[in-house]
Amino acid sequence: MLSVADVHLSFGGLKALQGVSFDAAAGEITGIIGPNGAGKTSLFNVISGFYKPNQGHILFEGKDVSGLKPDARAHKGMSRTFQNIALFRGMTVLDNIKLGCHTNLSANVWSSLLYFGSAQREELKARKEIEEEVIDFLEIDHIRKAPITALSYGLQKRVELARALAMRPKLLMLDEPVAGMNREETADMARFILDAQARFGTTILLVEHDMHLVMDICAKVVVLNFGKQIADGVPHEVAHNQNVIDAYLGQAG
Ligand SMILES: Nc1ncnc2c1ncn2[C@@H]1O[C@H](COP(=O)(O)OP(=O)(O)OP(=O)(O)O)[C@@H](O)[C@H]1O
Repeated sequence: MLSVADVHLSFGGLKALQGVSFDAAAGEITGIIGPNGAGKTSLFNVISGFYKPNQGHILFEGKDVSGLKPDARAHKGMSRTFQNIALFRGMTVLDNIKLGCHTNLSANVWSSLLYFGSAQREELKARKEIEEEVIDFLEIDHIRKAPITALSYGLQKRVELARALAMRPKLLMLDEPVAGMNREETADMARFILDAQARFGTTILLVEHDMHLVMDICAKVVVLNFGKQIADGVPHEVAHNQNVIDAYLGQAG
């Protein structure tokens, strides 16, 4: 589904990514972990097209998407959330979700303006169905008219997931979906991520510091440290890998 092939990225003299290569299998959850500053968010930015790598390629469904801008990748089915919530704060929950649907269903604003008559009605109906399905799925019906600013942090993260799912992504990239959440919110989010995978067959890429969550829900884990890929494999293998243990101990000390 997704192949990251020998990706290198530098910021001036700082090598943020040095030869990262892995595959994320269709329908599976792949975790990306590593100590602070390891390069996880930079890698997400390269995969989603916000950063251009100095070297290497991103293949999505067998095609090289390295030359595509973020919105073109989104239209191909690659959708992401951000470490710091990136919702439109002045708008309601429903309006934010509608924006996700828009990305999914029409190529751009101009093409949607060209719709008329039945084509437009079809599109509006399809959008409405997706909106309602996502709202129902994420159990946010009671807050659909609430402005984002009125919501708790945990609920804002859930709405961000709703907006990403409204794009009907084939690949969903979640950047620290449970950061700052309490235990109950974390457990809810874990359930929603697993349900999204099961119900929509979504392939998921997860950057997360919460090691319990990663070990619980990922089929495969890729570990970065100082921009280098130091391990990848099933969670149990990775957790016992000496390089990984050393990297995390190094961070603690
Ligand atoms: N836009 C940028 N300009 C310059 N340096 C950057 C930029 N973005 C990231 N870096 C640097 O690249 C390295 C990797 O950062 P990145 O944010 O990708 O790590 P991370 O693993 O996501 O960290 P964290 O877990 O703390 O979020 C760090 O040394 C960081 O300071």
